[in-house]
Amino acid sequence: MIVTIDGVAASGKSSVSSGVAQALGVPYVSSGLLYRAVTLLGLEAGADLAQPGALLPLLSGVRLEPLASGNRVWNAVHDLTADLHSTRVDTGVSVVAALPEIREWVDAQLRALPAPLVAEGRDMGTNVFPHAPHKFYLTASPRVRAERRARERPEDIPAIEAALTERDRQDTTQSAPAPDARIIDTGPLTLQGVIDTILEHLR
Ligand SMILES: Nc1ncnc2c1ncn2[C@@H]1O[C@H](COP(=O)(O)OP(=O)(O)OP(=O)(O)O)[C@@H](O)[C@H]1O
Ligand SMILES: Nc1ccn([C@@H]2O[C@H](COP(=O)(O)O)[C@@H](O)[C@H]2O)c(=O)n1
Repeated sequence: MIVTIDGVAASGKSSVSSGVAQALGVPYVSSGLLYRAVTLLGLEAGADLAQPGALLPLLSGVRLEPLASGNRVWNAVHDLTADLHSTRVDTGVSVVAALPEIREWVDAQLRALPAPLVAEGRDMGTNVFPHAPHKFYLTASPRVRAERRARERPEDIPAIEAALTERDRQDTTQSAPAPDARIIDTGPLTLQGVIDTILEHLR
């Protein structure tokens, strides 16, 4: 079984997917972490993030370890996970994610993972796992998402909101919900409320 949970930036995909996966006793996969890892390695190498030829050679040791408790991304023996959610990675990741060669590489990593799993991202239900039997798409207003993210990062809410809105714009191409996805506005719901809503649909 594969459950896909897509949605816009900071809509709660990772937190919700982790909760659903733990309730189901299966791993969850955070596809965004792979795009973030490519971006981080590109930044650290001083590479042009718009050049796939400069990025692909950096990826030979990269692998995603999907655990029900949370994903880890390794570059050979180096755990990159702690450095993947930074403002500099947020700023560059959409440039990287726009590259077909990088999307092809990420898609291959994801499809090589064994089911059952919960997969979260932007295009899990449309492109990576189009035949998944259970698809969900999370939304919330930019302001609500910024307020939630502000609890994680010492930045002001208007600045976060502007950055999220810009990332939504840059991600438009790959972020449309699948026609058969259930769309959930998470604004009025608690995190547990979103998890419970999805679990109810899976019963
Ligand atoms: N329904 C909710 N109510 C309150 N807080 C929430 C809700 N959903 C998620 N959060 C909180 O909002 C923040 C962002 O959630 P999360 O990181 O899961 O979003 P995301 O979509 O994975 O973000 P990104 O796209 O940046 O990876 C987290 O602090 C999370 O705990
Ligand atoms: N399936 C996906 C997942 C992510 N992206 C790109 O990666 C960025 C980071 O994703 P997060 O879920 O960690 O925020 C995101 O802004 C997209 O640019 C993607 O294209 N497809």
